[in-house]
Amino acid sequence: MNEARPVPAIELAGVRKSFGPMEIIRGVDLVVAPGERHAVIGPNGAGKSTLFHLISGHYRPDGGTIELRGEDIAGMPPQLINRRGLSRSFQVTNIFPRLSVWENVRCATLWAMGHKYAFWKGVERLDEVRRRTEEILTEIDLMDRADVPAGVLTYGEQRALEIGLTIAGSADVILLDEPTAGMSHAEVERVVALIRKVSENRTLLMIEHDMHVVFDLADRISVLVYGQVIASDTPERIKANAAVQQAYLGTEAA
Ligand SMILES: Nc1ncnc2c1ncn2[C@@H]1O[C@H](COP(=O)(O)OP(=O)(O)OP(=O)(O)O)[C@@H](O)[C@H]1O
Repeated sequence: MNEARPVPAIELAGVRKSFGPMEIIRGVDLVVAPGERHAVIGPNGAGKSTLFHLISGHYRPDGGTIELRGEDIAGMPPQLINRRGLSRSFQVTNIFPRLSVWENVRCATLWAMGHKYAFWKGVERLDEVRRRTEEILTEIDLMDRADVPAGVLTYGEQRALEIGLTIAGSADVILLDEPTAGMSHAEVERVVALIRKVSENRTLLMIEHDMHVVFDLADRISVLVYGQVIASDTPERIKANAAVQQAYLGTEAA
């Protein structure tokens, strides 16, 4: 008899997406277990961002199924998917540069709580927003920068704030799109530590180009090449996989 497997946090089966005549996602199967840190890697143009847009509801798939904790979410609008507990960051920043760090997180918290706590009134609600804003700023280590306009933060701090906005709505499944892109070595270290921390009690799916970060953080890695997952396994097995070497890692290392 099969052992019961926990319901995956995310499960894709046979997902397809074309833009005009170009089929970009060509039958993707992907399973992300609850609590797992899962990285999607692959060459430029493989379809990684498109895959994220499909999971988060920004694109509608042409075929296949996408489930969040066993429930079908394919084609659902992003806000509904978000309310079901999936939140994502974007490569392009979501930060309001003229608002303070505090106000940025407060906006995201208000937006998220507006739905959940619509029945709450006045002061009680504002207290809860303040408490939650403080909690997030503490989690992303930016409490001491709370009053600074977000636009003057260092690049690394802005990416940390970006992660704060992603977790503000208490989603337990988070998608991060290239969270360390364009960072200095010191900034990468800081953000990796932050990602490790925020993913301790959440499921994480991330697109990442920096192989040191991927092999350091991920419990499992899926390799997307030309719109298909050619391997999905532990970091050790991915490293040893000849097809992956040939399709991706070999050329990256060169
Ligand atoms: N909205 C769109 N309309 C038409 N083509 C698109 C659209 N979005 C993506 N593409 C094409 O789909 C392919 C995959 O793009 P995608 O951004 O998903 O790749 P990626 O793996 O995230 O690449 P990178 O690592 O460079 O960010 C590319 O050829 C891109 O030009």
